Amino acid sequence: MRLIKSFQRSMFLLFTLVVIALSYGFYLAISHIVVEQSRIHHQSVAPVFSLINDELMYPLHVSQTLAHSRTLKKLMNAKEIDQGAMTDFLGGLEKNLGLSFFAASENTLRQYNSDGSSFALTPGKVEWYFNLRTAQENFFAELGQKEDVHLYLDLKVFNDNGEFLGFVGIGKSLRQFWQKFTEHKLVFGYDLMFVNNKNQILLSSDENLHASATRLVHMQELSWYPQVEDRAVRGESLNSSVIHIEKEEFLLSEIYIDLLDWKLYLLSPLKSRKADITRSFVINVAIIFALIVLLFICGHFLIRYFAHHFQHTLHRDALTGLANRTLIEQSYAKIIDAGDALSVIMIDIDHFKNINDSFGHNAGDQVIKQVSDLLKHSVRELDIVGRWGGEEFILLLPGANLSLAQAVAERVRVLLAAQKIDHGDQQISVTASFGVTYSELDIELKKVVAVADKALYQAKAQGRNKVCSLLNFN
Ligand SMILES: Nc1nc2c(ncn2[C@@H]2O[C@H](COP(=O)(O)OP(=O)(O)OP(=O)(O)O)[C@@H](O)[C@H]2O)c(=O)[nH]1
Repeated sequence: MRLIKSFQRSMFLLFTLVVIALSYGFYLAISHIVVEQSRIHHQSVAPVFSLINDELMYPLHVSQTLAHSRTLKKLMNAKEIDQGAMTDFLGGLEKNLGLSFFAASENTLRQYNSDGSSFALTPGKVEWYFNLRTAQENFFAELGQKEDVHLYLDLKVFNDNGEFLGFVGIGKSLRQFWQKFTEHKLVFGYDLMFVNNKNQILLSSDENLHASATRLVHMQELSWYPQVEDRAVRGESLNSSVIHIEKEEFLLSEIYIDLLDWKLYLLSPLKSRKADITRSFVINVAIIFALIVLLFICGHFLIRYFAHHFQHTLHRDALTGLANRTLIEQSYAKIIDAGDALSVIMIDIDHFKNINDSFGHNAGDQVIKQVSDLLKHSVRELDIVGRWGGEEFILLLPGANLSLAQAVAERVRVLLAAQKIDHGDQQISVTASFGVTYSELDIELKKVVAVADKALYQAKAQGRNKVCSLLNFN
């Protein structure tokens, strides 16, 4: 009963372990996939912020600082600009900051560049200056210069009286941007598009979309734009839209650049992302599978262990460890099924009640154990030794004829009678009576036992410590 309970407890424990392991496995798998997803997303988006910062925000902040520089304001406030001083100032900045600067003066209508060059701001020739000076805004990010297109960050400069002195800013060749974007695309695998508030693509990693002096691509011109047009028209963010370009899926991410009023679109091919996530999924499923297999192996061994111990305990007498009636009956059936003849010996300890009464119940148990040990060691491997009940034992001797069985019974009787059983400082003498029978027919065990019992009764009747045999089954 205790074993059944501990088996049930172990099964429950195993079941709980499997459930916990599976739940934990699934939790881990999902966590890994989420982490992997987030990592891929983070890896693709985080570097773009540093790119925006390095390539756009840094020049922009430098220009903003420059527009408020006292030295510059002083130089630009003069009616006649000291070109040497201006070149020194702008050239010094270029040398230190690695950017190309310019100052366009309202007083002299001339543009001074950090490389030392300068040119006149002639109406009709240098259109940007005359277009922007009248505009309301103080900051512009525009493409310009025909031969080698540049992105210009133009900031208005005012003197302390609020009078317009001209523009200062930075000009950066688009080639420089393209080179950076190409490097970025090579590492992170997605395309970049910087789009102004007129939906014009100013900067892009895709060379088909590169701006030139004669051409600026509009978002509307893109083959996939109709797929997101509705959202764009409604003014909704295009972030996380999945679009198809030539049967391939791409994820569109949108980042708004407040200071420039631009949007940056990232176009990531989903194929590689899917491959990454699938790999992570496969690894996690494999781990869970291995875990389940491991648990099943443990469970299998646990069940085998308990089944073995169960069988042993179910079919064994608790006090002596000898075969109990069930096992004796099964063993008898096996012998008969194999077509073997056998001898059966019934053994009953003499005056056992007296032993219990004289020495106590524990001493009685000890005697039973000692007799069972003697029986076990007095027969062959293939013989069956069982406890039939109380102080009564049975021996099944397959293939043994009556005379051999009588000899065995006699040997055991003599050995038992000769041995003294120690109980504390006392010694207990034990004898037993033996009833032997032999059968070579397919007869029920209880009938065979009844005949052996009859022989045993005769041994008792003849004064005990005797071996009697009987063959009559009628
Ligand atoms: N200590 C102990 N006593 C048991 C056990 N099984 C049965 N007995 C006792 O064995 C005694 C058997 O007594 P009886 O059937 O009168 O037989 P006996 O005293 O051996 O007399 P004979 O068989 O006629 O020689 C009873 O008192 C039972 O209570 C056991 O497992 N342990």
